[in-house]
Amino acid sequence: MLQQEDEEVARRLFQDMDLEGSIDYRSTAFAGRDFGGLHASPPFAVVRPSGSRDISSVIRFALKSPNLTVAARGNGHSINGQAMANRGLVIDMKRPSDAVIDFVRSDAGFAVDVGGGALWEDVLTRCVSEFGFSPRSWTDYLGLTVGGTLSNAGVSGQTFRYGPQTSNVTELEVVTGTGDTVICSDGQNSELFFSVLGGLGQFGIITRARVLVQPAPNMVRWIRVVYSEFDEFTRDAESLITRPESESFDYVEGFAFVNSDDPVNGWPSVLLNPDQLWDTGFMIRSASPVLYCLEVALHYNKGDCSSTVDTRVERLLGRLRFMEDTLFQVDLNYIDFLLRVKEAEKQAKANGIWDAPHPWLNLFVSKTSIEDFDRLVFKEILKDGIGGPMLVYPISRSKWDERTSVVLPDGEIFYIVALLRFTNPYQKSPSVRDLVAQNHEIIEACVRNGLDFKLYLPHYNTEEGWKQHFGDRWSWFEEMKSKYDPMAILAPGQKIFTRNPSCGIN
Ligand SMILES: Cc1cc2nc3c(=O)[nH]c(=O)nc-3n(C[C@H](O)[C@H](O)[C@H](O)COP(=O)(O)OP(=O)(O)OC[C@H]3O[C@@H](n4cnc5c(N)ncnc54)[C@H](O)[C@@H]3O)c2cc1C
Repeated sequence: MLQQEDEEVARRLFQDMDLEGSIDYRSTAFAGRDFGGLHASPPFAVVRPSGSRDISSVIRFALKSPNLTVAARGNGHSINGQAMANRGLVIDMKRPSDAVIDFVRSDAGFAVDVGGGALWEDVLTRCVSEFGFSPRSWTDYLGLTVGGTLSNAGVSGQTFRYGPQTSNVTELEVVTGTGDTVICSDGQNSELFFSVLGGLGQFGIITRARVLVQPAPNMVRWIRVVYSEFDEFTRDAESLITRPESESFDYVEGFAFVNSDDPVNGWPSVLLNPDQLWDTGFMIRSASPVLYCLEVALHYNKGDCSSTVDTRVERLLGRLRFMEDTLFQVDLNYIDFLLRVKEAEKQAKANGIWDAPHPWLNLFVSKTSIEDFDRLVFKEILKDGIGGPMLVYPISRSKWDERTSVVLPDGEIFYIVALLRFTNPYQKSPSVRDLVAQNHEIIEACVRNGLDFKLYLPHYNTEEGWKQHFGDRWSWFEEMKSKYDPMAILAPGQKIFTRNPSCGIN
C-alpha cells in the first residue's frame, strides 16, 4: 500500500517514465470493484499500457518503490478482490484489438496468438469469421479475458475432452515480477510456463498466449434431460465423459435444480427457450425435492442431413436413463451456443441483478465425495436453491497437466461444482452476509465430513489456508514466487504473499 507522502513523489516519477500508454489517477473506482461486489479497494492509479514494454516499465517502477504493488486486471470478473491492488497500481489489460494477433501452425497443431487482455468472446468471433477455426476449450461465459482465465484454469463442457483452457495453450509471453519479458512453453522456460498457468497471477503478467484451435462447426444441437436420482445422473454423466470421442457428445455439463415451478430455481430453468412447454405434472413424478439436469451438445455442419443428426442424437441418448419425456432440445448456430450466457447477461443487466453482489462458490469435488456432497449440500443446505445455477458435472484428471499451478482433488474423475448465486436488489432475499455465511457452512460441512475437495478460483485470508490449499505443492509455489516475483509485487488481491519492503523510491 502506498503511503500518502509517497503518492506525490510517485506521480512525479511516473511523469518521467516515458510510457506509450496512459496513467489515470482520477477514474480509478472501477478497478477497486469486481463482479463479486463483496470488496472495494481502489488503487492509487490505473495504467493502460500500450504493450509489454509499458508493463515492464511499470513493474520496474514498482520494484524501486518501498511498497507499491501491481495487479493485472482482466475484466474484473473475480469474486473476492483478486484483481485489486489496494492503493497500488492496477494495469488495465482489456484490449479488444488484441483478440487475434496471428494464426500459426505449431508442432501441436493449428493455433492463434491472442493478447492476454483479449476477451474470449472477441477471440471466438474473430477466429471463426477470419479463419473458420475456433479454440477447443471454453468457459461458459466469454466476457472474460485470456489472461484472467489462464491464471485460474478455464473450465466448461468441453473440459472432459480437451482439458481446461490451461491445457490448450502451447506458448506464453509473460512479463515477470522482475520486469523481464519472457517467452515460455513446454520446451522453453518451462518452469515459468507451468507456474503461470493456473498461477493466480503470482509470477507474471500474461501478455500473449498461443491457443490451440480446430475447424469450427456451423451448428450445435443443445439438449437437456432430467434425472430424479443423483446416482443415475452421475453414472450417465461419467459414462459420457469416458467414452471414445465418436461415442459421445461434444459438450457435457449438468446442474442441480429444485423440484418446483420457481422460475429461477425450478423446472422453468431447465427449458432451453421460453417458448418450450413443460408439464406441471413433472413435479409430482418425483418425490425428490432436488433434481438433476444433464446438459449435452453435439456439433454438426449445415450440410449434414437433419435425419443423420437426429439418428446420432437418438443413439447417444438411447443409452441414458433420464426421466421419461424430459427431453428438451434446440438447434443453434455454434457462435450463438458459445455466447449463450450473453443473453442471460443482457436480461440480468436490465433487471439490476448483474451489478448486484455475487457471493459465488466454486469447488472441485472428487468422485469419491460427490454423493456425500449431494446429500449434505444440494439435498440439505441448498434444497431451496440459490437464486441462480448450481452446476455439477464430471471432468477427467488425465486431461489436466499436473505441472501447472492448479491443484485438484484425488482420483481420475472429479466434479466441478459452481454455486452461481444472484441476489435481487429489488426483492426481499437473504442478505449477502447470510449467503457468504452459507458458503462457509458448505465448506465447513465438507471439511467436517472428510470430503475430498479443493476450491476453484480459491480465496483464503491466511497463509495457513493457502498452505492447506496447495498441500505438497506449497513449497514449489513459494519457490516459484521467490524466483519470478521476489518482491511479491504482483496480484496482491489474491492475499497469498505480502509485499517485501524495499529501500524506497529514488
Ligand atoms: C459471469 C461469470 C461466468 C464465469 N464462468 C466461468 C466458467 O464457465 N468457467 C471458468 O473456469 N470460470 C468462469 N468464471 C470465473 C472466471 O474464469 C475468473 O473469475 C477469471 O479470473 C475472470 O477473468 P477476468 O478476465 O475477469 O480476470 P480478473 O478478475 O480481472 O483477474 C483474475 C486474476 O487474474 C489476474 N490476471 C488478470 N489478467 C491477467 C494477466 N493477463 N496475466 C496474469 N494475471 C492476470 C488478476 O490479477 C487476478 O488475480 C466466470 C466468472 C463470471 C463472473
